Amino acid sequence: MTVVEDIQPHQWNSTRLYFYPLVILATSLWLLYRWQQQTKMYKLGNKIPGPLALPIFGNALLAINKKPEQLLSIALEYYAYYGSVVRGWLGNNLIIFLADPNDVEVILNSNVHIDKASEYKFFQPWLGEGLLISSGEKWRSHRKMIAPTFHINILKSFVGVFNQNSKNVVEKMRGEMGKVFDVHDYMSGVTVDILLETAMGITKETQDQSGFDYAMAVMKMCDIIHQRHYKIWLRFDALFKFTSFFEKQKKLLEIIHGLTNKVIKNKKERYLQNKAKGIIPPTIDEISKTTPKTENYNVLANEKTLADTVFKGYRDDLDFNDENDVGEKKRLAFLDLMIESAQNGSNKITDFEIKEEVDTIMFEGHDTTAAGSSFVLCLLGIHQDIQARVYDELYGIFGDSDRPATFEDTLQMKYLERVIFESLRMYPPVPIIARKINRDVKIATNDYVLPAGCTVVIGTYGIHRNPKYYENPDVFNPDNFLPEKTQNRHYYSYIPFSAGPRSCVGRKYAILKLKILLSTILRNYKMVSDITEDKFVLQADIILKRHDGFRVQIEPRKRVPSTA
Ligand code: HEM
Repeated sequence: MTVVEDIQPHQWNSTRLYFYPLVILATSLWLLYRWQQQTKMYKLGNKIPGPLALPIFGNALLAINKKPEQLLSIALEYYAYYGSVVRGWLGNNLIIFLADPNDVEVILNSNVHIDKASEYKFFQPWLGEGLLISSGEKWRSHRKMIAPTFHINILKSFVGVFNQNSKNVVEKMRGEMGKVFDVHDYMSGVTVDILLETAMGITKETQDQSGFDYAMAVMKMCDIIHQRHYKIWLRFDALFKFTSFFEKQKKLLEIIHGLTNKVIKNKKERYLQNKAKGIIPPTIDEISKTTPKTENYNVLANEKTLADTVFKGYRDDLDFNDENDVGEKKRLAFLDLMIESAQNGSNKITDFEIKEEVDTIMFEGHDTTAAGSSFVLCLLGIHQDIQARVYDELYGIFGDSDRPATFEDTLQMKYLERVIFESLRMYPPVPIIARKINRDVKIATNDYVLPAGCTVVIGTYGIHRNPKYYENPDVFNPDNFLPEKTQNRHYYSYIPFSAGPRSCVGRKYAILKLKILLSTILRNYKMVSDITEDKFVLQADIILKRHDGFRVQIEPRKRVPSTA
């Protein structure tokens, strides 16, 4: 006899008597809560200045017929008109744009407002729940595991790979001599190759053309995701599926995941073969033994490095890792650590989660530095006097020799470092950051309260061009990063790598790689540009790019100081 047959008719009646009213009560309470939230959102949101919003659409129609390369200048016009806090409505979603370092500090420095905005969900088919978009305990435990794989000792062991790949790209670029060409293509290729060899530990022999195809596919994917951000109809999966973008995305993901799947498979097979032979992956300490050292290595290695003055205000877990490096530690590079952790169960991570993190590091680690290095090369092509100073510094370190750079050499590239920082100021590869606000938060400007449920967009590009913090902010001037200039500047007025608990884990990796890559190129070529910065057409589609292409020319470098 079934349970249902046991229930008597009067019992059904009494169940109905309680059940339906309870459902109705719960639904009403939920609707009331939503209504209150929305009303509060409207009330608080509309206290903040912003363009007139229409019913239902809000400000969404402003995006109609706009091309990605037009959006940045529109955003800057709004900041200029409304001030450093601007409100927008996308349908009934409230979006607050912040450009004042005091307000930005409230958000980025917090351990509460660390969840990414819902706009990041468009990355999900590509990056899953990798470090960039994950939240809660998953983000915390993965960050704790991944951050130490960018420890300074690990980075030192990558110097040889940075040098070799930089030399390779110099050779590849030789064919462009005398032509105007897009240097970003070369920077994308080399940054993918470097990541594969360093973080992923894939040897040169097992790489192929797929690295370049991967980089091109990533650029196109970013364009699709960006269009989904501001075109309201593309935000709904049900509608998106019927657009041509969906099919394009599918094909691009095949290329992107094709490479990352191959990387993981290759690495895992090697791990298992080695394990069967009793070989465990070499630790970073073992690998470092083969990298060249100079006599004063230890003295310099202990020096405070990588522009502490610039980033002193927002120390993060990377600094903590570097400073608390006591005793012998078994350090593994990123993918070695992931695979070993999954195999021996020391850190709870599944194969699927490894894939999410590999996809994340591959994306964040290459596209940002490809854009960053391309902007530096274009700017030096325009500012010949600054390029001459960079070269003189390099000549002072290397003379006319062709030797590879050591880690200690990079510590002496002080002027090149300022050039990189200034370029990241004027052209931050990640031009905006967005957070979801889960609790009401009061900001410094006018004591505005940002209501729970809204999205906060931090306009790094706008902050970096604020005349209050940078004299002549539209002029490329590496001396903006002289210690005396950075000393008293607001910490949150310079945030190319974000700041606080969710800052970039690859910051030190990026600066070291940029120094070796750029110094190698500049020791071999003189950069020339026939157009000035006012002609750059900027496109802020996730990663800031030149829509007109990173056009430059190269000339052979005469290895003599500029004054000779
Ligand atoms: C010039 C180069 C780079 C710039 C300007 C840059 C900038 C940033 C920014 C602004 C964020 C915060 C993004 C957000 O909150 O939406 C970020 C996060 C991140 N970056 Fe970078 N990045 C660079 C290079 C790298 C490299 C080389 C790697 C790895 C090899 C990397 C890995 C990551 C990861 C994993 C995150 C997410 C961290 C988290 O949420 O905990 N980045 N980066």
